[in-house]
Amino acid sequence: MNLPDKVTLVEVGPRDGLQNEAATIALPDKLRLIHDLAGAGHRVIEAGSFVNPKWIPQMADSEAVFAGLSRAPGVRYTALTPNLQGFERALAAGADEVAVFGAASESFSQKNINCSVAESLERFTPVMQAAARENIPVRGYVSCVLGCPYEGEIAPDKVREVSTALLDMGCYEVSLGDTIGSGSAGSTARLLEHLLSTLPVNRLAVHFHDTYGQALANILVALQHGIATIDASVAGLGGCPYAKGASGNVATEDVVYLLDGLGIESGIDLAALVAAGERISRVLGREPVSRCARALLSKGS
Ligand SMILES: CC(C)(COP(=O)([O-])OP(=O)([O-])OC[C@H]1O[C@@H](n2cnc3c(N)ncnc32)[C@H](O)[C@@H]1OP(=O)([O-])[O-])[C@@H](O)C(=O)NCCC(=O)NCCSC(=O)C[C@@](C)(O)CC(=O)[O-]
Repeated sequence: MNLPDKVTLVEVGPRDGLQNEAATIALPDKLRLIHDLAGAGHRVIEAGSFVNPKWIPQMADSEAVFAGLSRAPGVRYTALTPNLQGFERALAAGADEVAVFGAASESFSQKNINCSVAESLERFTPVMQAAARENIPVRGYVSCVLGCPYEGEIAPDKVREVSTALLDMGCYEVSLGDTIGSGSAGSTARLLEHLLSTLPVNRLAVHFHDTYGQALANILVALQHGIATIDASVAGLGGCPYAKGASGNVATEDVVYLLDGLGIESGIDLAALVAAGERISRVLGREPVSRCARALLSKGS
């Protein structure tokens, strides 16, 4: 197998993982999670989201999260920014990197960010310009790359069109989001082959949700296609507020176990990660979704 030697994990638990929680999570619990994740070896942590707090109340305290961070050396603390207003908040808060987020589905774009795909790209332009002036790297997300909760199947050409637009406007990387977790090994392979005929592999990342239990299989396919950046959420936290029924992101613990088994370096200490996942799951009053975490915890390790 032609696999990367090393993978960058983008830990999205504190943002994507928590954004959908109905009960307000106390600031110290959010900070503890982020500090635990850095302690487990994460070097990229999505710590918050500067969106309209009326839309995503759980992220309303992102300024306080950034203000409360004890920054670990070498860690990038990142945030979502849907528009210039969000970017200005992220900049003032001290985010190291931001992400704009679009979609390959018109209906999802409308529900999620209240504008069409074309309008979203227009909104991102001033964000890109301001970020370039401030020397802040910008990541791009494309949601619904393997299916949409409103439109069903999404044409790979649409994914390519939006991904290309984001890269052309200056995103250093595009994360391909299987928002509803409906992708399979086959559809992931077909999409990646389509995209990689024109887009460079080192500028693509993958972001799988595990609704249908396919996320690890899809990640293995992505690795086999040379993708070396993977988004994951500790304890499998998450779900998208605008994708009814979508379960959490793939659990970081499960991804690390997969990578360890393949001899691919991730820099993550699995035991410390499991402890981080267990702690935040206790705060949320449930068990970690990660099968790997449950297995290790049941052994008492
Ligand atoms: C994008 C907007 C803001 C447009 O929302 P809008 O209503 O169209 O915005 P607007 O420009 O018309 O402004 C309306 C109001 O929002 C305020 N506003 C406007 N922007 C901001 C801002 N940045 N921060 C704070 N406030 C803001 C603005 O100030 C104004 O306030 P008012 O005058 O009514 O009091 C809105 O739709 C929104 O916040 N959406 C949030 C969507 C979201 O966070 N979704 C979840 C993240 S995406 C995701 O999870 C998928 C991903 C990335 O993980 C990958 C995957 O799995 O697919």
